[in-house]
Amino acid sequence: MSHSSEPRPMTARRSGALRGVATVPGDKSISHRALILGALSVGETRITGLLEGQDVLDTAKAMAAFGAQVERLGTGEWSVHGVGVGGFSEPEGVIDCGNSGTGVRLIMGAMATTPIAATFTGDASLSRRPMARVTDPLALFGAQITAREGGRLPITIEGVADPLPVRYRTPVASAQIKSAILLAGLNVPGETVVIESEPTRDHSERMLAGFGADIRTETTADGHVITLQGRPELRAQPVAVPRDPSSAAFPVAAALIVPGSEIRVPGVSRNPTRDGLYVTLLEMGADIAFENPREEGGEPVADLVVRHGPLKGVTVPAERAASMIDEFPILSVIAAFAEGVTVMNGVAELRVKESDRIDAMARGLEANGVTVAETRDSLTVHGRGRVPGGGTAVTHLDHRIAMSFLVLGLAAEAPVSIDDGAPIATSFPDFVALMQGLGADLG
Ligand SMILES: O=C(O)C1=C[C@@H](OP(=O)(O)O)[C@@H](O)[C@H](O)C1
Ligand SMILES: C=C(OP(=O)(O)O)C(=O)O
Repeated sequence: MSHSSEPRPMTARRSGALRGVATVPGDKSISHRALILGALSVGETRITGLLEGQDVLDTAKAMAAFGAQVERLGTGEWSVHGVGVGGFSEPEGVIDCGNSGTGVRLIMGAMATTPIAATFTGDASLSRRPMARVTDPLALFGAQITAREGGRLPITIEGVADPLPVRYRTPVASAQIKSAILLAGLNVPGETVVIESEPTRDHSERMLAGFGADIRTETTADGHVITLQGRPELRAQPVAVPRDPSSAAFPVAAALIVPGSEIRVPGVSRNPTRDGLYVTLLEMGADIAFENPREEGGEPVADLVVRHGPLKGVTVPAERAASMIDEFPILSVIAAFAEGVTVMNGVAELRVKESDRIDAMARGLEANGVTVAETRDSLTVHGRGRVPGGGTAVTHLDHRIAMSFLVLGLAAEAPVSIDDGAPIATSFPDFVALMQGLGADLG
């Protein structure tokens, strides 16, 4: 579904201490992968804790269009009867991935080595995002690609019947590129190899191993080398989706900046490839405890206890960027309430997300009285411990920009507005209710 809904202007106001339990939704990355691997397996995959955000619902619909039997059994509880590796059938209509980069890029990979054709579209935001980073390696397998100018959607892929194995070094740190290649490699005889200079989120590797694929990762002088043996029989598995650290970041940030707050956020994934924000917050002096560390659904998780307190500016090294790539918008809000300068390095990829997130955050922070500086691949925020507020941020169909500015408004001196909160439903449909439940004044 593309975003045809009307823009929804929203406002957040200075709030009293936030208290309570913030039960955030299932991890978006893992939810997409559970549906896709379920669809490529033999047997029934039962998923619990699936994120029912629009991005993931679009992937569920796409898996049904490729021939899997996908059924919602209850809240977050889904069943997927897969068709097996190489078993996708040609979809009748266009595959509309809405706002989701993960959805479209992973699904293009998953079908490119099966001899069927499919056309992919998305909303205005997704249609601006670069796709050649995925279609170029898919062409190396032998798939035929037709894209709009600049390698943009809509894209038609004619999958290849006799694919060649591929060894590919990713040009930018991207789990979506890596995952698209690995999913394509499933239906290829021999080894598919992806080499990345910086490790990126490893949910695909973990889940492929869990479904029975032969996949190994080595750290060599050449980088991080992932090798997949093609044509495995993937066996359906139960998947318990852990809670999303990227969604948890919003109530965590709110508790850190609203005086007197103390909240608990249970069962959040602490996968080291996703943990960069939490590492950074501890360096800033944040009061966060990680209680009951345990394993759930093949991922390390913990219960977070977060308390308001003073924060100081820090420099975030470029090597950490991949492990917190979706958290820079909310980190820049937290940084505005810290004392001192926060520099975020190596963040050029933010310019090709749902919006140009460096530009969107810089303009919105300026509109609310915060001093910022940007380069092509860095963002600097001058923290003064307080934020005047009173401005309106333009969100450009970007859920994380929308949520970040609403959190800003909870501790700013004057209310903060956003032009459109509708895209929040792509990743965190219950965001407003959850935040109001903690005592936040927003809506
Ligand atoms: O693989 C994934 O699930 C994701 C990878 C990241 O994108 P890139 O691979 O483009 O960095 C991230 O920004 C996105 O939200 C989810
Ligand atoms: C970048 C994001 O998602 P995607 O690339 O899947 O659209 C995100 O959720 O912040």
